[in-house]
Amino acid sequence: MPLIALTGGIASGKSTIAGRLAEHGAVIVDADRIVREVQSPGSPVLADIAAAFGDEVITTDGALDRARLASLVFGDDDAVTRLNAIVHPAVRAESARRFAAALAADPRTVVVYDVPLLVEARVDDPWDLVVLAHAPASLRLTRLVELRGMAEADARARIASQVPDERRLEIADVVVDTAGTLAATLAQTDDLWRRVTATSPDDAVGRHGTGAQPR
Ligand SMILES: CC(C)(COP(=O)(O)OP(=O)(O)OC[C@H]1O[C@@H](n2cnc3c(N)ncnc32)[C@H](O)[C@@H]1O)[C@@H](O)C(=O)NCCC(=O)NCCS
Ligand SMILES: Nc1ncnc2c1ncn2[C@@H]1O[C@H](COP(=O)(O)OP(=O)(O)OP(=O)(O)O)[C@@H](O)[C@H]1O
Repeated sequence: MPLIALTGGIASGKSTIAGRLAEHGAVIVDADRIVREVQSPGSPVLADIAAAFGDEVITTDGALDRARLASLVFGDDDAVTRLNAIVHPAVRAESARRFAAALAADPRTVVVYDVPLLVEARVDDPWDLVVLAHAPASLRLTRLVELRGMAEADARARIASQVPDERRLEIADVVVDTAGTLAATLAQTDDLWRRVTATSPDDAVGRHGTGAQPR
């Protein structure tokens, strides 16, 4: 099971790449989705968040008020650190369960972990390949404001709460340039898939010499 980490700053295009890899047959494990699941109403993670940030981050339905919590933490590094310390262990455990389940279902499956905070949280894990969706922060800011309707100050605060682009570039094995057209991103993703599943060592890509082949 090649285990591939797909990372990138907010609005870098990870979902676009993950969607294409899924079309090719990869199993995608989505960290943001796991975050939402471990924060569901009644969960221990949500109770810890309420204890740390106050009951005002819980709606009358008992769910997390995401916008409220986002406005409290982004722009305050200590608060982001405290939130991450509550949420990340549960995300790590659940993602490990999903990797194991994918392996049990098919030992040859290519598993892709779509994880925005790889450098911040999981850079030392034994990935077979680290793929970076890379578009400069200035372009990602424009996308957040123009495509997602985020207030510019909020978009800037969220980008600033993540490591700078250079730190991600330092740890990437493969960089997908997502600053061009969507078609260009998809073409690079198709090429990545071809190399990840290549049987010839000359063509393959991976950390173990023969491409990200099943271990
Ligand atoms: C603060 C919360 C409630 C805001 O929710 P919201 O619906 O606005 O955003 P969502 O969860 O969909 O995340 C969107 C993007 O924001 C960025 N982001 C989210 N959390 C963080 C964080 N702690 N640090 C830096 N960037 C973050 C990521 O790029 C992510 O892809 C939520 O993001 C959260 O609980 N974050 C802490 C958990 C975490 O670290 N998630 C990131 C992936 S593990
Ligand atoms: N060349 C490109 N490659 C990828 N996305 C692009 C490109 N050009 C424009 N976009 C747009 O940029 C946005 C990127 O958002 P996407 O959700 O794919 O990023 P993400 O990295 O998954 O974001 P998040 O960190 O919020 O989960 C999308 O709206 C997408 O349509």
